[in-house]
Amino acid sequence: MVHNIGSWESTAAVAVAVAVAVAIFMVGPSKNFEVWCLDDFDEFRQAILDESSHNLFEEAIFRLDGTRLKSWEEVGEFVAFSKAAGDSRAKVLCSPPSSSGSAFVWPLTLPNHKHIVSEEAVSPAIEGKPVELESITLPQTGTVSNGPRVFEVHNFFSEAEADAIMLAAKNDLKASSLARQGISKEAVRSSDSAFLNPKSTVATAIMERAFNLLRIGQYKRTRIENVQVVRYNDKGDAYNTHNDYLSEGTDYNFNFDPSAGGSNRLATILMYLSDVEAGGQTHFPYLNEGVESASQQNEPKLEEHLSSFEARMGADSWQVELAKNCASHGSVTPRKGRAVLFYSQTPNATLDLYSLHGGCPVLAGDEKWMANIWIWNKDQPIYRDEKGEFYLYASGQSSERYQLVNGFKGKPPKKEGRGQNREEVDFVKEKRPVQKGGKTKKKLIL
Ligand SMILES: O=C(O)CCC(=O)C(=O)O
Ligand SMILES: [Fe+2]
Repeated sequence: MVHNIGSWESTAAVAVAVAVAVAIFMVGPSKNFEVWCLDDFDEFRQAILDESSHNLFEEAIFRLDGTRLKSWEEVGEFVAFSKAAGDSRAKVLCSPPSSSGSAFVWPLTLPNHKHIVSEEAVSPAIEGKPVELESITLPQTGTVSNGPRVFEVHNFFSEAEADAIMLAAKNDLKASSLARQGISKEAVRSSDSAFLNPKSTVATAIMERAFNLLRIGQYKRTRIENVQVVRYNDKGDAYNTHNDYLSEGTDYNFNFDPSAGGSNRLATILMYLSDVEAGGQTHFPYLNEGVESASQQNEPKLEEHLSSFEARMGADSWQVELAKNCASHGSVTPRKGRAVLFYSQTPNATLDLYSLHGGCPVLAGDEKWMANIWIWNKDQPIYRDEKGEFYLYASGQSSERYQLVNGFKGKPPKKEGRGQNREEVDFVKEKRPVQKGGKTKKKLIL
């Protein structure tokens, strides 16, 4: 059904729009919306009236280039402007929060269509080139319910920044540990990693850019983890398939369930800092096949590389199984300067099981260098300052009311063996005593 959008150019329509906006603020339960074409504007408006309980203009309506539309007047102006310019793409993105824990999630687009993320959204890393988002997941098959939301982020960072990041991390690399409890790390992950000082020029620029790319409001250090730089050797280092979000029960009573108003990792931005001759992909087992742009399907010596890797590692090793899965489907090829965004939560604030992914072993060439940026839908339970010291916030508090309950100062205790790294926190499930005066006393076990 095609609706006439011309009426949005008139003053009377704007008055109606304001009334609609007020009404929206007051009505029932919400639902996730993807891309809406403003040719269907009446339908769009009616659906919101029927379904939404939120003030969408808080942060949930955007032009396709990522610019926020802050009022119905702005929506009307945008439609009028697009029409006058003969632009048939007068579309908005709409992702109304369905619970207090949810956040804006970029919708998938059709193959080969790129969202140009405006300068307002992201300060361009590469002069003259806009930051663009392109779906790697095909929306037809990789919808909210049956696939991960994976995007390539074009022009997110420059090769000079990649070099600066590797240089900054080089001397701090230590054996990687896991932010999860009860998983034997040798069985799932081997690599070296380090966190960038968040106050360094390169880290600040990248972290703010990452945050802005997600369109989730004002930059907040408490909602983004320090950039983690990872180096995989060419001797079998890899990270078996996992989800980046923290599971329920991995904490000290912190609410990790965003659908119940809690906080967790919302999205990951992967930055590939080096080229890898073969292997080293990021593998998404649930990613639909068919998008070739970022996949390594055509590696000519693949079979050769795989069999020599198998000979070195042993046929029944998890690394070999992973490498085979990586090669056969659903993988993003590392390339210096490439960035990938994927979501660990759906727009409805549920943890997305389909975001499962792994770091594939290098099969040929030198080391693989990459970086992880994790962004949360709300404040994290921990916060690390530029000296690497941890701070804890009272669990379950809203972002406005969080408070530092226990600044963790000094050197944490050393652990045995490969896990000596103190760069990641092992969340420990343990009841913590409640201090008199209502403050929760917590301690990190490192
Ligand atoms: O190395 C990769 O490509 C992925 C790494 C990863 O998933 C992680 O460190 O959480
Ligand atoms: Fe991961």
